[in-house]
Amino acid sequence: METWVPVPNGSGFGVHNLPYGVFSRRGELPRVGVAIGDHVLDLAELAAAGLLADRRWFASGTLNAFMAAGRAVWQATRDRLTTLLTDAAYRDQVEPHLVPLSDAEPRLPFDVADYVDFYSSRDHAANVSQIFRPGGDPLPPNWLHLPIGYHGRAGTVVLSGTPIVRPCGQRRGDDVPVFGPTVKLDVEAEVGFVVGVPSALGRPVPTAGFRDHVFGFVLVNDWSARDIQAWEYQPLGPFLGKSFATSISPWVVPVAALESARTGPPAQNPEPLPYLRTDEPWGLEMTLQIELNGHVVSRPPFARMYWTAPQQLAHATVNGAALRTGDLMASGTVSGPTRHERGSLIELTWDGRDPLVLPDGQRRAYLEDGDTVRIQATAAGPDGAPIGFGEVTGTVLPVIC
Ligand SMILES: O=C(O)/C=C/C(=O)CC(=O)CC(=O)O
Ligand SMILES: [Ca+2]
Ligand SMILES: [Mg+2]
Repeated sequence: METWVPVPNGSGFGVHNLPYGVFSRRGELPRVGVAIGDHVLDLAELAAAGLLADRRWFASGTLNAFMAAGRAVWQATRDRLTTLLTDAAYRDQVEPHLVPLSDAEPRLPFDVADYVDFYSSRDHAANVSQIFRPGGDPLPPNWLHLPIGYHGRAGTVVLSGTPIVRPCGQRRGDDVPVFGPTVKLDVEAEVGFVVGVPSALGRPVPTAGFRDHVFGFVLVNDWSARDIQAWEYQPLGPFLGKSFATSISPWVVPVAALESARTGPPAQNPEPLPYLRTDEPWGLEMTLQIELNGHVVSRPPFARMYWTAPQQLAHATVNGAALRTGDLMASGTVSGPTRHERGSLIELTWDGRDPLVLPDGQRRAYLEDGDTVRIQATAAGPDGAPIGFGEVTGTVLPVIC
């Protein structure tokens, strides 16, 4: 399957991907688009020109209406876009609606309803347990029985590129707590899924319902202030140490684009309860990459995640909690077994005891003001074609408390 749109070699935005986003051009209202190569296809214009069956979804500053429309609409739209972008007979009609990515200002792609963050990498959980609770068990006693998660703050989920102001808060002191800017500002490289179709209160969504409810995946950076977190988190979990900002990538990769990336997750032992069992493998062959000030510091492997997205969805609703369009559920920090596969600085530097030395000689335990973090990811597509997730970036700004 080839597209007539010029797609640069190695681009993750080939015709097998077709991720959705919201963008605006100077002086124009935001609208929905699909990334292809170095361009974004303006779906609002395409629909207005009569080239898409339905005009309702795309002249909008958010993907929410389209995400709520459901799987049949998602699939029909994807099929139609594939035809328009691969059949040269449509080129003259479609080409005028391609906007260079450099002229398209990305917007937050959807209105975030609730934000949940899981803790599903066994390597990450074991590392953080050792650092936060030395001498304790490598995993909490519930960890192998359920995907642990916490509810985060939907209102502070921000678009990639949004500057991150260093948060202030309390941290442990010698006699009394200290108040001031965090001295342990960290990142967490994660992959999140977003709910399209809501569910009814009191009706759990089974693992097999994943494709009916979930629209797609984004990259997530769950910024974390480790000193604030360590002082506040027991017994109710993270609060202000993580709620100041969570960044997401602009492009939502559809579930349908990830079929070739699906792979068997690690064996689950003990066998999970029936509501957490899946008929299909939902690990994803996908590698993340973390850059600090332009230097690659880690390549976390997503295929090692112990709990998969359908299990997370089923767990989050097993008590009857309803889903809403725009619910964002993040995987938890993605880490692998070796140092260069760890998804956070607390692990990469072992809480600062073993700082990173960047190729330019700079040393980092945690983030300093002015530092820029960039997370990217690529999943396996059909015939080896890369399925790109774009990037999620952020630069740290100073604060005076
Ligand atoms: O084990 C802890 O006390 C803390 C763990 C985390 O900070 C990780 C978290 O936010 C969930 C995740 O990203 O895996
Ligand atoms: Ca996290
Ligand atoms: Mg966060």
